[in-house]
Amino acid sequence: MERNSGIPLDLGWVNRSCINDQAVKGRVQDLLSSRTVQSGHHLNWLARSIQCIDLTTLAGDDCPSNVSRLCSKAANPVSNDIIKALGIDHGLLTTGAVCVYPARVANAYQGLEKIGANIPVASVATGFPTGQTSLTLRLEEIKFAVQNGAKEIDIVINRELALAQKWEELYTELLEMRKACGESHMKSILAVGELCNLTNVYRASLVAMMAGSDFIKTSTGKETVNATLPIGLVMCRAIRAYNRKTGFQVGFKPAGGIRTSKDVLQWMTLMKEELGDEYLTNHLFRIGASALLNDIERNLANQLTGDYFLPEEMPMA
Ligand SMILES: O=C[C@H](O)COP(=O)(O)O
Repeated sequence: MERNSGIPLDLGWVNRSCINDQAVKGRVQDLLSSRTVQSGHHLNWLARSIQCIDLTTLAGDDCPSNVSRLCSKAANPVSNDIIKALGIDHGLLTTGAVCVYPARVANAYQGLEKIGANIPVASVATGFPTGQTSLTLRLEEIKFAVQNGAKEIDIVINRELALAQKWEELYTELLEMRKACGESHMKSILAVGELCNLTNVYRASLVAMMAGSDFIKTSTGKETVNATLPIGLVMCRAIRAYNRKTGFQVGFKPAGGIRTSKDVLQWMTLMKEELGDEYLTNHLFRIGASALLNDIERNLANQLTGDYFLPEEMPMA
């Protein structure tokens, strides 16, 4: 798949884009009420969702040992019994990536290498979660993460520029970040909960894609409002419009507060209905989550065995 190389900033397109909040709400209600996953397909969808998870730890007390455990979990996300019951070959079901702070990238890279897991390391960067530092430092942080082995960089956009509609400045910053990422893929976090309204979310999505983002991502998980379906719908529509105009397919990553199997099935339904089946694979769809896998594993175990398990009965609980 050809990488999004970006396009010159189309300010006219950005400024004339407006979102009708009521129409967004209506579409989400329609999706939730009439487009649910049939129960016979739950197992398949949940197994597939695991491959789309960016298994994340972003805590102040992260250290080599918990990152190493995270890597093992990413490589072996569910028990062998479940793998066998699903009929999947051992080692084929892994998460989409492991996502950590820049200072932990080397630990994650080495941890995955040690267990022979071919899973990319994603690093947050650019003063995550707020981005409140100089552009020079933000760019340096990207380079540091790339040098340490990160194949994906989750940058945060400068919210001040988006809120003030300074789209040219935002575009220029993002171009520099994309350059600093080099071959590593850039996922641009919009921090939608701080963008004030859905029109800003749409406009920021367009600018991020025009500057060459490989993915657009909703949130850091640290804002008060994180990934919601109406916001996701608006970002998906921006991805669709950008694809129609440029031919580039940009990925989508909802993140923040996604905790349950039910949440995941709703997000996957949104992907399928708005962007098509291709957006149910980890090349174009990721879910940023620190505490979701356990619930998926419990659900799979329940559906395969008929038994209910407590969260603490799952390996990483
Ligand atoms: O990018 C990933 C998010 O930080 C994860 O948020 P979460 O801890 O609410 O799952």
